[in-house]
Amino acid sequence: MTEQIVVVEGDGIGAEVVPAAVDVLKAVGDFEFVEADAGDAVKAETGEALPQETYDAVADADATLFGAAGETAADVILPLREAVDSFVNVRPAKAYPGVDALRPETDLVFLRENTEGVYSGHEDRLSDDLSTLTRVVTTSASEQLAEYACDFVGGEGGSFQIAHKANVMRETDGRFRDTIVSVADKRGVEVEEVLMDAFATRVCLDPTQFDTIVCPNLAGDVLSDLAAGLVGGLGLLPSANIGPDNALFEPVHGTAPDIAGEGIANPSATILSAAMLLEHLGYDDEGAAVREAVESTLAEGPCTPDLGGDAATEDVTKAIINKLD
Ligand SMILES: NC(=O)C1=CN([C@@H]2O[C@H](COP(=O)(O)OP(=O)(O)OC[C@H]3O[C@@H](n4cnc5c(N)ncnc54)[C@H](O)[C@@H]3O)[C@@H](O)[C@H]2O)C=CC1
Ligand SMILES: CC(C)CC(=O)C(=O)O
Repeated sequence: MTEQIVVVEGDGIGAEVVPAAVDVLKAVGDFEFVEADAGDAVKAETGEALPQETYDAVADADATLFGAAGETAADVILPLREAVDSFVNVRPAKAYPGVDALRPETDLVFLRENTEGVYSGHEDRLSDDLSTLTRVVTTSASEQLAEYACDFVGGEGGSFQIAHKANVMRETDGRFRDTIVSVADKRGVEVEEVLMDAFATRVCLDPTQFDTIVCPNLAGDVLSDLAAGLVGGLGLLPSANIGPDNALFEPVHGTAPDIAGEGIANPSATILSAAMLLEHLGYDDEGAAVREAVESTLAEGPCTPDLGGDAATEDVTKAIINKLD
């Protein structure tokens, strides 16, 4: 069976890094690619940022590769995460040999709750002076994340950290923390609790104190971007939005309007997202080969300007594909 991969480039550098990752996928497998539109440009043309056909295509696909959306990002990526019933956003943040990093010893994976918290969409303007946001935390979503986290660290005998702020948000982060600790306890997995503000300082000073960090939605978004700063920038961080039967893969970065259209975006984050997609579909050898090709290209060059080089997106992509031949 040929798997169907939906490809949504989106806006800005999405249109540069996603084709690069598709070329890499074509080099290692035989997939059916279905292109779908979303983002600012589609909204300008049609009035809606996320056409129903795109939502349906993503919901029905074997997997999706997404780039980034601009001002409409929340109208696009949040519903698409729901389209794949994603309960976790897996965000590895790793320093690579050859890349100038603030903390070269960094090797972390953030497991971010993916549909709740303050990204639940329940925001209201109640008066000229008052706006509110409802923070949603359910036991069921926290349990799903906790079970995934326990599996991720190898089950009984494993360990992970949880970054929360249950000392202030006693009900919502309290429920999140209590549920995760309770599931981990039943599974024989050790949990170290860290207040998320303290985590931000500690991870900068010594990232080796942490390995797998379970976070509420917004905290996972912010702390993984912080970790990008430790390893050499947003051009390096991939992610996987995992659901029970479907998944969507995307770089952590956005549309990078400051460099969009110049052909110099770092494709590594999106190509590493494609490696996660391959592994998700069961192509473990191909996923590992792509990851190794990216790693050795980062070590040997060429590299894009964000990493101090002068290569184009296309040059880096070609170098990665050459290593796969
Ligand atoms: N998932 C999504 O679709 C996301 C969309 N956005 C959207 O993207 C737009 C820009 O947001 P920003 O805050 O500027 O974040 P951004 O991630 O687009 O850019 C931040 C900085 O990182 C650099 N950068 C990011 N990816 C890079 C890459 N692959 N290669 C080289 N440099 C890279 C950019 O040049 C910029 O200096 C906004 O409209 C925002 O809403 C932001 C984050 C996620
Ligand atoms: C709505 C998104 C743009 C927020 C974000 O940066 C993310 O969730 O990855």
